[in-house]
Amino acid sequence: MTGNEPQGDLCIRTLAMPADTNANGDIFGGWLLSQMDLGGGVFAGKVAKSRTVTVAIEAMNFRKAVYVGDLVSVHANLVRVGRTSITVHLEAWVLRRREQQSILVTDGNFTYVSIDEQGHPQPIQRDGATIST
Ligand SMILES: CCCCCCCCCCCCCCCC(=O)SCCNC(=O)CCNC(=O)[C@H](O)C(C)(C)COP(=O)(O)OP(=O)(O)OC[C@H]1O[C@@H](n2cnc3c(N)ncnc32)[C@H](O)[C@@H]1OP(=O)(O)O
Repeated sequence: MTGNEPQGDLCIRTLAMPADTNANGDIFGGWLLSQMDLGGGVFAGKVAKSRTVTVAIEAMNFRKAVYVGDLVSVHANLVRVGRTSITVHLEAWVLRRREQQSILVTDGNFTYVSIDEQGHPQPIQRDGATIST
């Protein structure tokens, strides 16, 4: 996936603000990770049509720094639908002020589990049919 421009569903877009910085004055990696998690959660919730929780984050890459004023967009591509879980490849891209080209800053695979009201895993339904692997 990681090409020259963003691909997949745009699931969140926000502006990096001074409150999101680390001790170096750049954007804190944890903030970026949380934006990706939120975006992936929205995407997984749409696929599962239920509440979901994050169970794992894998293959996370922090490729470039993010700066205050960068416009951050999180894009999602479906990797796998299991019995109760959904794995999503998430990429965060930024558009910097006075630049025309988006830059890939982070990417990783996030896995979400569809849960019921009690917080227990539940099978994912799609188009009325239970998805199985
Ligand atoms: C119309 C709709 C619009 C929607 C609009 C939505 C808007 C709203 C957006 C909100 C966006 C919030 C995004 C932030 C979301 C949090 O921040 S969630 C908070 C952080 N996460 C947690 O607190 C989860 C804590 N963990 C747990 O509760 C339990 O471990 C879980 C996740 C329920 C799983 O329970 P369990 O008994 O361990 O389940 P188990 O049967 O062993 O495994 C379940 C599945 O997970 C998989 N799994 C388990 N561990 C792993 C692992 N380490 N790696 C990979 N897969 C794993 C299993 O393989 C299995 O998959 P399937 O084969 O069934 O597909």
